[in-house]
Amino acid sequence: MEASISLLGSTKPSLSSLIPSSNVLHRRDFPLPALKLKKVSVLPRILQQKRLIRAQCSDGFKPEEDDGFVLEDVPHLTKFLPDLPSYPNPLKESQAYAIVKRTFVSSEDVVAQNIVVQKGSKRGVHFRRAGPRERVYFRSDEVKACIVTCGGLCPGINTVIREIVCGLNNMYGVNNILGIQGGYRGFYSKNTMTLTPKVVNDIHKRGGTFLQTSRGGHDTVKIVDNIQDRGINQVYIIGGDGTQKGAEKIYQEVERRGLQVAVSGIPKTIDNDIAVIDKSFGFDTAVEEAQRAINAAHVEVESVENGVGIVKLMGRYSGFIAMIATLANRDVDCCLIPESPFFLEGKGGLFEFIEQRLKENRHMVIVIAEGAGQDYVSQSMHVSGTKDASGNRLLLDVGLWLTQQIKDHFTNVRKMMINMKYIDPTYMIRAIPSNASDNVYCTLLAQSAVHGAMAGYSGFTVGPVNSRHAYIPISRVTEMTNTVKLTDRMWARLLASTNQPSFLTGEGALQNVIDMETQEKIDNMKISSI
Ligand SMILES: Nc1ncnc2c1ncn2[C@@H]1O[C@H](COP(=O)(O)OP(=O)(O)O)[C@@H](O)[C@H]1O
Ligand SMILES: O=P(O)(O)OC[C@H]1O[C@](O)(COP(=O)(O)O)[C@@H](O)[C@@H]1O
Ligand SMILES: [Mg+2]
Repeated sequence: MEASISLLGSTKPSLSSLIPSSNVLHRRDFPLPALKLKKVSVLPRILQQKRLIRAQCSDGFKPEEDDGFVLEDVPHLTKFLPDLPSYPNPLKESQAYAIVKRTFVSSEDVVAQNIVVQKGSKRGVHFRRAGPRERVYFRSDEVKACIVTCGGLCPGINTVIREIVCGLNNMYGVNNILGIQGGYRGFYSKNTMTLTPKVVNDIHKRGGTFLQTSRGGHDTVKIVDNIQDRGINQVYIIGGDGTQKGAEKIYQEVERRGLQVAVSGIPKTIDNDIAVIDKSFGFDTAVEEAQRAINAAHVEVESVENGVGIVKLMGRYSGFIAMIATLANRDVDCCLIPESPFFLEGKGGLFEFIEQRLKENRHMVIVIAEGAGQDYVSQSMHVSGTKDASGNRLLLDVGLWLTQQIKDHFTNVRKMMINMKYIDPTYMIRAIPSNASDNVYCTLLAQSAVHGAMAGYSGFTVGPVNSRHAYIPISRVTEMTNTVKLTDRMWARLLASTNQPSFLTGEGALQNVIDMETQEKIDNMKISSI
């Protein structure tokens, strides 16, 4: 079978050659189940091979000839511990799964990264489908798990903590679970707490993180020493892009030391800036909460003469919250995000647009992401940015700055009376408990992480790819930041909805066009500076 597949291998460069990952598997490396063959001996050789490849596999997986299929696989503990024993999955006996048609995810089940395809296009990149596996690589009574939360807050963190604890306990009978307090530094500078289903029972109803969090303090060697000293063999790490980079380093050190430790990352970010996954948990909750601030701004400015409301929302490098909150609301006249440079003065600028909207409606609402216009602000305030303990750029208050600029322009230059209302709900939108749909999403993430760790995968992140939960190599989610693509349809939909200027034409636009062209370079610089 192997030989036939290689014979049909394409001579064209495969997609995998473009992907800098050591875990990329080609079709020929991907273990296929035995094929059932019928009467092929009389066919010409090439037809025989095609028939062979297209034959129906025992579990329904239909391999085709080399069609550009790439599996970006996650590491498995047997990669460096080849003799690790495995056991039947205890879920076999589980009441919960008793009548489920297919309790276990087949090793052949994969999730496609790209589901919009053309006839004849290559199949492209796939990830392993998340879920329970037939064999596990830990005996329940041997598991010593720990959970840590790092970085900024986000609605739903407590739900993920709760469901990891309950998932380990209810599905796999694990009783030994530790909470690492205060982020990465908690591994080596704080005591742990014991987590049981009882302890975490109602934490999903609260915002924040039950385990506390921090920025900075990642010391790989100290952390892995501590994991080793405590006999921890499953590590669940909840956090954003910075945290996932730290998780990858922990995994690499674990592998270097040859430890039987499953490292599982659960992506968390209010900014939705993590690549590959559809959306990060808590994002919908935050967008919903942002509506309250936008509505308040609208009520305020509608009730006065020439009211201009500004609402500042989170989004350091990515304007997703501002964009989706604007699209959802309909009372927003203009949305400003980090990815789309804007300018104030002259034709096509923000001042001109504000004046036009005030003439038409006598009020307007601007939503601005905190990371928008930062270069503008630092230039005019003559201050250069500093960084937080994790190396993230500390932002200047663009909302306050913009409020002042608009006030000055209309009062001093245009001699118009305007009523400014500035609302800054930034922390309010991330400090709340998650809504119903985010709670369900968090539950799925937690259970997928538990199944993956029990199955012996390590150095992986879980998350939905085209709505199907998948195991993604950690390095794959950290190599790029997810940003709003101005060339995609969603931003065009927003522009069509608000009818705001795109800031790509007019007197101040030249720089913006250049900025767009260099956006990719800038994004890369941002990534390497974190
Ligand atoms: N490149 C990195 N390598 C290792 N650890 C990192 C890296 N970047 C950030 N971290 C650690 O991850 C944790 C959270 O990072 P931070 O950027 O603050 O939040 P987030 O993970 O939400 O993006 C911090 O403890 C920080 O030290
Ligand atoms: O909590 P801090 O340190 O004030 O950070 C605020 C920043 O955290 C964020 O919520 C993002 O945090 P993460 O990088 O941890 O996901 C940004 O939107 C915001 O700029
Ligand atoms: Mg981050």
